[in-house]
Amino acid sequence: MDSSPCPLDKELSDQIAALLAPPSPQSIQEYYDKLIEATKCHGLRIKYTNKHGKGVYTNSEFKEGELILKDQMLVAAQHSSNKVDCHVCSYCFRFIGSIELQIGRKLYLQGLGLSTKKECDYETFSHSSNGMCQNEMEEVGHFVMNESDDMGSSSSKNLKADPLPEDLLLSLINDELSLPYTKQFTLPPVIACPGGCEEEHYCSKLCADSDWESFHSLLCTGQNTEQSRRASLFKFIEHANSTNDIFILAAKVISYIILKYRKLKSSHPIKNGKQPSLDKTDEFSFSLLREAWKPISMGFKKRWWDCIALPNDVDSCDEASFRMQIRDLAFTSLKLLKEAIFDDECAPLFSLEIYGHIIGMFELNNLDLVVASPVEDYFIYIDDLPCKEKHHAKTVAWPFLDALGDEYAVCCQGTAFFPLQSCMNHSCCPNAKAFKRDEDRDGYAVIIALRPISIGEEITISYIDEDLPYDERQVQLADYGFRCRCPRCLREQS
Ligand SMILES: C[S@@+](CC[C@H](N)C(=O)[O-])C[C@H]1O[C@@H](n2cnc3c(N)ncnc32)[C@H](O)[C@@H]1O
Repeated sequence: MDSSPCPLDKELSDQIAALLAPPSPQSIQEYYDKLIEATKCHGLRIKYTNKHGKGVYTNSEFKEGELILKDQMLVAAQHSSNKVDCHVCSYCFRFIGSIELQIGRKLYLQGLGLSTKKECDYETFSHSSNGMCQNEMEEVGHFVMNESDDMGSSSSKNLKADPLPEDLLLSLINDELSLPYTKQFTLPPVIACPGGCEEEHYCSKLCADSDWESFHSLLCTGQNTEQSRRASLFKFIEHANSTNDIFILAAKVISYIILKYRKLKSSHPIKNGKQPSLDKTDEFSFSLLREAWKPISMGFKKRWWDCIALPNDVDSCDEASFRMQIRDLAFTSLKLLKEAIFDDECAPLFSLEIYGHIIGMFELNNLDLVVASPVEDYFIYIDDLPCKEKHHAKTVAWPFLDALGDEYAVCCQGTAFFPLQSCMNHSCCPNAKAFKRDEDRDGYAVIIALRPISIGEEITISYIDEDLPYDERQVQLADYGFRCRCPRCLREQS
């Protein structure tokens, strides 16, 4: 591949190499011991081995079906294409407002022509789903419509009724019209973004403040942001939404590191009575940047354009030009982000090399973010009411179900990097899996034991559909850069 088009890659090559150097086994151990202590996951520990790098091991026994881990994301984003369907907290991804708001807002936005796309932009240049899945809704007893489940609405026949009048939808949104039995499904109130943007909403002041301090204060397009920065941010977001919304996640990571760097710097005692130099080559400043970067340094990563799977429709003789296209796309996005939030003291973060590695880290580690919809629960509840109550409730609620059609139950979808779950290695005969239970109504990753697990065993999950035959499994795992040699694969290889 040609040499990098980004001047910072050359100019700051030493600092970039220092940031991308693999952490020592000792610093890995210290970092994860602290993280496990802070998150109180005492049944687990992270161990580094020469065989597969980091892995998650047990300190206690787990029974079949038992919860092994609830992991809070380091960074996550809802897919832009999902934002019409689901109004969720931008920090913890709980549904917010009310059932009326969820239904009214979705139908109103659809009426404005904002479509509900099934395929998300995110997949434009990505693995089939770019990440392991945790959305096995059918298995947790969620309602899946089929003919025998006919609730007497046109939605069960994959039809959508005529649009409802706009003023009716506005009365739902504005809390002037209540649907029957929605009190059983109260949701947290909608809290506005402290910077005044229309994009982000929260379930609590705590989530609003946490998001502001960790990510959003640099990425907010609200009135409080200076005009030229706002314009640049809009350009960056527009580019991400029209190409690949993984760039939004990368921007969140960069914002997180800059904000953490500034916090470290302001809390650091003044050395010898004077502030450390602001020079970007200054060793002290760089040591703080390395500290801020630490959580990202722990994630397994390669450059995005080197590790992205070649799509089926790209011929292998076009592979080099495909990878070059991906690199150019990332560079366009990076230039737009740089216009918006560049910080001279954190300049290495704006090199293409670092940007490519951050996105590559998502490619190899991310888990799908999935949160089930309370709107689905609501309609199931009505359908399960005794005959008399049901008749009355359906008269009011069913026109909305008809208008929603078969998209009435769309869940919140996005992608997230989880610090502990991302240390789990793959097996085609795993002992655990990512699995959202009925009570898991936020963006945490949930890992459940598939069978009894004894002390000292490694926790493994499957990155792919493990029901596939041997050869197909190996093809899919090649996208993650390895050939599986788990006991099942060793048995099945011919
Ligand atoms: C999500 S990370 C898992 C944690 C990783 N071991 C680390 O050190 O950060 C995924 C990467 O781990 C490695 N890996 C996971 N499972 C493996 C396996 N069964 N055999 C070989 N390598 C594996 C591959 O390099 C893969 O791309």
